[in-house]
Amino acid sequence: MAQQHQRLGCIILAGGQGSRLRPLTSHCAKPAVAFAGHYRVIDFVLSNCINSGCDELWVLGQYQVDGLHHYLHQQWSKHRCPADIHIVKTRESKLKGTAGAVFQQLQQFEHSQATHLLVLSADHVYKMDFRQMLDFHLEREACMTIAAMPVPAELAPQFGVIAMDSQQRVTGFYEKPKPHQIRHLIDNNGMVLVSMGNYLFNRYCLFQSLQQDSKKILSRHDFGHDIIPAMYPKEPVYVYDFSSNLVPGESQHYWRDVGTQDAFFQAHMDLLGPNPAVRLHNEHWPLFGKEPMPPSYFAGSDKSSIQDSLIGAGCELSAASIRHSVIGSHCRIHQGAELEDCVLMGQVEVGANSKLRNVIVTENCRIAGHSSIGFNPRFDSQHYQRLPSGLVVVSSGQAGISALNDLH
Ligand SMILES: Nc1ncnc2c1ncn2[C@@H]1O[C@H](COP(=O)(O)OP(=O)(O)O[C@H]2O[C@H](CO)[C@@H](O)[C@H](O)[C@H]2O)[C@@H](O)[C@H]1O
Repeated sequence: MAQQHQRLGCIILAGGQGSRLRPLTSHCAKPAVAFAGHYRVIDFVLSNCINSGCDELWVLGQYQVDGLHHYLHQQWSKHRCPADIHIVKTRESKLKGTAGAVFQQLQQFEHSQATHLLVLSADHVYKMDFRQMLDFHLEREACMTIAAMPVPAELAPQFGVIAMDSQQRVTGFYEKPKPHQIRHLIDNNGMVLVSMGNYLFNRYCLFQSLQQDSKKILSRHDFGHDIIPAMYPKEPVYVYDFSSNLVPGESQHYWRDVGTQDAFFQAHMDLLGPNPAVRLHNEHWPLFGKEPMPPSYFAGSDKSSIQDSLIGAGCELSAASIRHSVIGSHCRIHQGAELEDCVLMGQVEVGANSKLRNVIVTENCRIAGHSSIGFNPRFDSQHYQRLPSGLVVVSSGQAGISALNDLH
């Protein structure tokens, strides 16, 4: 079937509360959390949609939706965004799950001209050309196609695990399975195939399955728990192999759900190094973010040193030592401060002679001079949030940490 007759609409699920990311999500929705200094997490999926030539876009928000709305309205204004973008607030209702959220908006989608609808999560860091997924879907005459990739079997309980036949047609689906349920699906490398939470539907198939699901009393109204298991035994549901997707200018396939603090931190570390797994600069597949900001200033001193790091716009750094870190925009780092393996999320001030290692600092924090964070597990656990992985998360209101707004 020729793709020129098809119109692609994208429904972006941006309503998760992000409780596993707190305190990063205390004041904003998970998709609006700052990422890599200059961006918000939702910029990845939106950039993929724009670069893939999607015709219409709906963002379904629920939690802290005003901030998300403000960001999208300001930064994704019409001249930047060739597709029509609609921001919709889903209501608290009996139909709580992801499928319930889409079902609530069916009337909006009925007015659209889209022949195919993508349902996408807003909190994943990746680059993907959805037109190639549509080609695959059309070739197989699928009703639904699920994007998938292999992950180590021990991570399977966080995902929907897929069984498929030699034609890539789905033959089994286990949402957040117990280990014994998927033992037979572990390959020789100890991997299982999991859903990335990106689904492509024929318009009619999506509408029909959501309508049927809405009438089921015992349904959780969730794509993974209910829609896929009900659909694959009756309809042609196929698996799209993410590793077959070729994004111009990219040589690696990277995808990460940044729904936990450890995953969020690791995704930042993956931005660093001579050949990073995630590249922010790719003119062939641009990542759109905020409008340009003023340049950063590095005060002259032979004691300054910056290695393997990304420094956001509008920062002021004086005689500080920064190694393997991501510094968000408008940060001030004072004389003698030393940072290693850190993520400063934006508008952070680090006082003179402070030492930070393996730390996320949330937006708008001021760290007092001579602080030492990330070196003494007992002290860190008493004063900050310290995760089992050793990562320390610092937010305003903790000992020695004030909000910048309180000072000005
Ligand atoms: N009411 C609502 N309104 C709008 N948006 C909402 C919403 N509730 C949740 N969302 C958003 O929907 C997306 C999916 O969220 P879920 O938390 O339900 O799925 P999860 O990520 O656990 O698993 C899913 O994604 C993983 C991959 O990460 C798959 O393996 C698995 O099968 C699949 O269920 C997220 O972007 C979330 O923010």
